[in-house]
Order: sequence, then C-alpha cells, then structure tokens
Amino acid sequence: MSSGQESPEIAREQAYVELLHARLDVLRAEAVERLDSTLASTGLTHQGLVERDLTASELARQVARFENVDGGLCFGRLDMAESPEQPAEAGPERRYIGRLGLRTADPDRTPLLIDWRAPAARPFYVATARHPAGVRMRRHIQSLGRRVTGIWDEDFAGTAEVGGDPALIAALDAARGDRMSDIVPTIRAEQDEVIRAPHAGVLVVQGGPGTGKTAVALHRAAYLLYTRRAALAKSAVLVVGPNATFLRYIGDVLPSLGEGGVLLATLGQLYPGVTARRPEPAGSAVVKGRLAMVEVLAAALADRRRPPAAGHRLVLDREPLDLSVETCARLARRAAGTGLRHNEARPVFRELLLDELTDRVAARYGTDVLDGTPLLTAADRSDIRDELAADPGVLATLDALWPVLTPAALLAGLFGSRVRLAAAAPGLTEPERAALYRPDAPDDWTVADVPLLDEAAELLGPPPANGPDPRAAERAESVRLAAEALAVAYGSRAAEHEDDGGAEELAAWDLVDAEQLADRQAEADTRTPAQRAAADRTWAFGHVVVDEAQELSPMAWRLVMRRCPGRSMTLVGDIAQTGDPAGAPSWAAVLRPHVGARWRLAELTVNYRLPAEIAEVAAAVLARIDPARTAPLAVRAGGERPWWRRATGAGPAGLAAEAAELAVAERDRLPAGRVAVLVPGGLLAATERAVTAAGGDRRIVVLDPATAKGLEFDAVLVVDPDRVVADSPRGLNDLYVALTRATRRLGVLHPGAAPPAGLTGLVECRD
Ligand SMILES: Nc1ncnc2c1ncn2[C@@H]1O[C@H](COP(=O)(O)OP(=O)(O)OP(=O)(O)O)[C@@H](O)[C@H]1O
Repeated sequence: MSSGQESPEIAREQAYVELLHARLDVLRAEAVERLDSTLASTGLTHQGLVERDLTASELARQVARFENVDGGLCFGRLDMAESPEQPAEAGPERRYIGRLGLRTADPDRTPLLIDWRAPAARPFYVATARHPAGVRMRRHIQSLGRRVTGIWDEDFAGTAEVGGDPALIAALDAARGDRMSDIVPTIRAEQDEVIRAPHAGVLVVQGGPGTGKTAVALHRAAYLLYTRRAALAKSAVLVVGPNATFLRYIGDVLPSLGEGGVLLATLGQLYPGVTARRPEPAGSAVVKGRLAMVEVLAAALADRRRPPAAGHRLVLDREPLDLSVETCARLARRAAGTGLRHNEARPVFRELLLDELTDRVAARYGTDVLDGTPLLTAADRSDIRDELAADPGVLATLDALWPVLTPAALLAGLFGSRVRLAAAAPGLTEPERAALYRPDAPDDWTVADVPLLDEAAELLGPPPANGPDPRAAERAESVRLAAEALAVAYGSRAAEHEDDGGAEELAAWDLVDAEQLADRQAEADTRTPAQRAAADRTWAFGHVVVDEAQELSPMAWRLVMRRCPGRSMTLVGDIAQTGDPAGAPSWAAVLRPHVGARWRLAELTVNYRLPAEIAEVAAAVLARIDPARTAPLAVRAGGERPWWRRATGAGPAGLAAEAAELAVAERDRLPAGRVAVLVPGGLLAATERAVTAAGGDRRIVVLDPATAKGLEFDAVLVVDPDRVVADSPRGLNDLYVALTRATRRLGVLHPGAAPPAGLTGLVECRD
C-alpha cells in the first residue's frame, strides 16, 4: 500500500480526484442556482405552481445527493486488459469507480466516474487473480475528505501483490461511531452477489452476526433504486428494522449513497396513526403473534354481528315492530354471503333491512278483500322505503345489528371484555385469554397489537362513504391541469444525465402521475412517495427489506406481506439470533404460508465485525444453540483476549456499580469509539444510574441484549450472562447476540464464584 504525499502515483490520483470534485462542484452549484430561482418564481398560475413544486423537489433531491456523496467520492480504479474492440491508439481502458456517476460537460460526455452500481463497476468487486473479469489492475484509493491518503494496487497481470485488503482491514479497524457507514469501497464478492441479485421474488439472506447482512441489505436497496429507478421512486422502498435505536444507527447509510426516498420503520410504526408505546409482557406477545389470532379476530367480528338473544324491537309509527333472532340472522347471513368486508357489506345489510321493514310495514295495510292483491302500489311501497331509510329508529337498528367498526374499536372491545374473549377465542387456554385481557387504556397499543390492528383493518374494510363525492368534478379538473404540467416538465427536461447510462434516471415524470400530482396540489401535498406511503396502510411498496427478520411473528409476517403484494423482498436475519419467543424457528416455516417454496436463500459466511478471539467465544455458545450451525469465519484477529471478572458487589446495585466502573475503564482505554454495557432487562435502570454516577458520557451506552441486536461497539461488557440466559425462553440466543457486538474488546462481569458456565476462551481478569 502506498501512502503519503511523496508518491507520484498518489499525486496523480489526487489531481484526478480534484478534477472530479471540480465537476461535482459545478453540478451542485448549477442545481442550487436552479433551485433558488425556481423557489423565487412568483405570480404563477395554478398550473405554474404545480410545475414549480415538481421542479423544486427534484432539484432539492439532486442537491442533497451531490452533498451527501462529497466525502469519499472516488474510491477505486480499474485498468482493463487490452481488448480487440479497443482502438490501439486509445490505450487500455481506465475506469474510476465512485459513489455516483459523472461525465464531462462537453458534447462527448465522456465518463469521468462510474457509479458503483453500474455494470461497468462490477469487476471492481468480483475480479480475482483466477477470474480477473477483464481487469489488468485494480486500484483502491483511500481518501480523507477530498485528500487522497493512500493507494493499493492488485495487479492481475501477475507482477504485484494480490490478496489481503488493507482498505478492508482499515475500515474494520476504525473506531465505531453511533452511526453505521456505507461499505461501497470494500464490498466483497459474496456480498456483491446478494446486492445485485435480481429484484423479483423473495430473497432470504442468512448469515451469522457481523457478516454484513444489514450493510448488504441497505446497499441492495440503493442498487435496486438505481437500476429500477422509475418504478421504485414511485412505489418507494420500505426497510423494516427491529427498533428505533437500530433505525437511527442505520439511518445515514442510504443518504451517504445519495439515496433518500426510503421509508425506514419499525413494525410498531407500520399502522398509520398508531404509535405503539405500551410495554408488552412476553407472554401476551407470543399469543398475539400466533396465526390463531386470524380466527380469533374473525370470531370477534362475528360476535359483534350476533343478534341479541331476544331479537330486536324497533318502533315505527308508534307501533312496535319485532325482528326475530332468525330474521336478524338471515339478513346478516345474506350480507356476509356477498363476500364483502364488514364495513363494505353494511350498505348491503342496510338494503336488506329496508326491504324487510318495507314488507312488514306494507303488510300492515293488508290486501284487497275481493282479489287478495296488496292495497299499496309500487309507488306507495317506494315512499314507505324512503321514509324508513330516513327514520332514526331504523338507523339505530342498523347500528345495532351491523355497526360501523374501526380496527381499534374491534380490538379494544375484544381485549377489554372477558366475555368477548371467551366467545371469540374458545381455542385459547384460560391463561392465554387472561394474557390478552386488558381493561385499561384501550387506545394504548403495543408492538404486537400492530399486526392485529392491520388484520382487523383487512377484515373490516374502510368505513362506508356517504353518497357521491361532491369534489369529484373539481378533482377531475385538477387532474387535467396536472397532466398538462407534467407534459411541460417532460418536454423541458434537462438533457444532462450524469450517470454512465446503465440505469434509468430519476425524474419528475417518473415520480408522479397526473392523478397523484393533482392530489398533491389540491392538498398542498409536498410529501415524497415514502412519506405518503408512511401515512397509507394500503400502500404497495415496490420492494421491502426486513432486517432481523427472524424476530417477526407469524402475524407480523402477514402485515409485512400485505405491504408488498409484488413480493419483491429482501429478508435478512440469523435464525440463531432469534430472541423473540414469537419469532422464527426456520425460514421455510415462516415463508411457507406466503410464498410456498418460491424463495431463494443466500448465505454470508465471513464475519467482518468480530476479531477471531471473540468469534471463538461466540462460536461455543452457537454450538450450544444448534450444534449443526457453522459460525462465520472471522476475517481478522484482534490480538486482545476476551476476559471475565468475578463480581464482588452485593445485590443488583453492587453489580451495577461494578459494571459502571469497568465500563468507564474500558472507555478510557480507547482513544475513540464506544462502549456498550449489555445487562439483563431488570438491571437496566440501576446500571444507567451507576454509569452516570461513575462519570459516564455519550461514549458509554447501557442496553439489554434485545435492543443491542444489529448494533456494534468497540468494546462490550456483558453483565451477568447466566441471568441473560435465564430471563427468556430464548435466553441463550440473547447471550449469543450480546457476545457478538464487539469489534475490538469483550469483557464479562459474572456474579458467581466459578467461571461463567459455557463461556470458553475467556481469561480471568483480577486487577
Ligand atoms: N465488505 C465490508 N467492508 C467493510 N466493512 C464491512 C463489510 N461488510 C461488513 N462490514 C462491517 O461489518 C460490520 C457488521 O456488519 P452488519 O452490521 O451489516 O452485520 P450483520 O450481519 O447485520 O450483523 P448482526 O447479525 O449482528 O446484525 C459493520 O461494521 C459493517 O460495516
């Protein structure tokens, strides 16, 4: 690896990188200027305003893209082997690889930088000495901001070093911040294959901790947004993560690759209008996650339509009219028989009820004594029906026998009543029903309630609309105007396309159609597709990524599958890390109900997070979870042995104080980076207090293993491993998660006299 200013090659690359930045600066300045003048335009007509908003949001996106890729713009170079197609005088082809594509401003529009996702960049990731993929020399370019700090060449013509990768090792050895970084300069071949896999269908990416599943899933999202821009920019990509801490951790990766427009959400955020904050006892989460809840909800709905035991009485023209249980049940059966969802079938039930009541009222007038024909004409009957339709008693009857229901009302009604639970869930045991019973705060939801609300919304359908939409004509006019605006925007599109031509470009006319645009304009709606998707339960995402997918319950899978009817999905996870008792026992079991056997499995086998010494400790725990599973291979050795220490402090407060002291010492050993104290849930509050008292700062975090899932830290202290295991039916998996979070140092604080059971490879620390 060459480094330092003195190398002439570095100076040459520095000059090229400066040229790239100069081009990027020009493009950014142009975009900013166009954005400013677009926003400053005034006195516009309705159509002009629509056009302005459209252009402004597209330009703002471009500016953000240019700004986000500024650090580490170019990270590689390929010198291609000579090919017969290449004119001899042109010399061998040279490609610079970077975070986006750039071309010269002249009419030739020669490529200056190739987007890492373009096909032309692929050899950078897959070329090997044995299969050079047309590459003669691959160069890794390291930089700090705009300054080139080092280069490293792999010469596939066989004269220089091949193997190892200082750029990768430097990336892995770097201190961790509180945000994940992108890995575009150092993506490995097995990861590249997953990233560029065809978009269609369900792809499961299984891999042990630290194999780059999260990184790969996010880069795959960026890749799909690049290659399928037109479709995905409209339909948006959804990334589902296990908790808010995790989403914050990964939140910078896509923007650093120049990709916004992706919705990151936890499962608890996937039902618009609900924020799932209520804590959930483990027992009820398991029951709520079971597939049996589909039938429970359907039975709860049927229960809400059950006729009263004594039938239903209403008063019409001061005379009582009784609907027997059989009559009510017959009407309900016929309405349900339409196959419509509950709220959608209400107008049908209403018609049936009106028919029944009209017959009954008409019968009061009797028939002609001579020929037995009804005394009322068809017109009379029609008048009676109209009067009945407006009668408050009839409306009350409709509400009693076929009420409009919201998902929240159905669920709160079920959980709030032991009687309703018994009627709807006879197949559950008494303790399981007791776990669901919740009489207080009906509108306070848990994460496990969210898939149930979604299921209920599917059963119920939207509440019925009343009459024709008076705004229909107004809207039709808006759609017409918006279509005109789009046509203008399309006609005046910039000729400049800065990518290497390998993918479709994102443009306004790809993002919206006239109808969407009209909606936006009518409501002054400047939301992106991702923002609109977040507010719409029925949104069909173009691609869905689920991280830590092993944690989803069967009910949660039903919700996620509904968000992606096209089944273009990337599911990443590790069955050995399943901590949620409602989570996945195997990928096949999880996916069978939704896609049968039509899914592909890709495995990642190399561990980029753990040094070999820590990986060895974790591997022994993995063998206890499932002896058939192979631990991923650590890519580097750290040189520091994981340690354990006997806790001497008395009780939880003593243990917490000792943990805090050790955490502060770990932090002080590290020049930069972060320390995590991973404790059983019951010790969280005490340890947080103790860390603050011991002089903790932002570089020390206290978490339970479930929240630490997916995260990583320079040093990790696992407190009371036996209790971590004992705390949950999948406690060993939780311990495995806790032991696999450290990039450099791992310590264990153990209250017992003997060394921690089942943790091999730790050295005792006595000082
Ligand atoms: N090719 C790579 N180049 C540089 N760093 C990498 C590479 N692949 C993975 N990493 C780094 O390894 C670490 C682990 O990656 P990631 O969190 O994606 O793993 P994971 O498989 O999702 O782990 P877990 O199962 O524990 O959540 C991250 O710091 C990531 O940036």
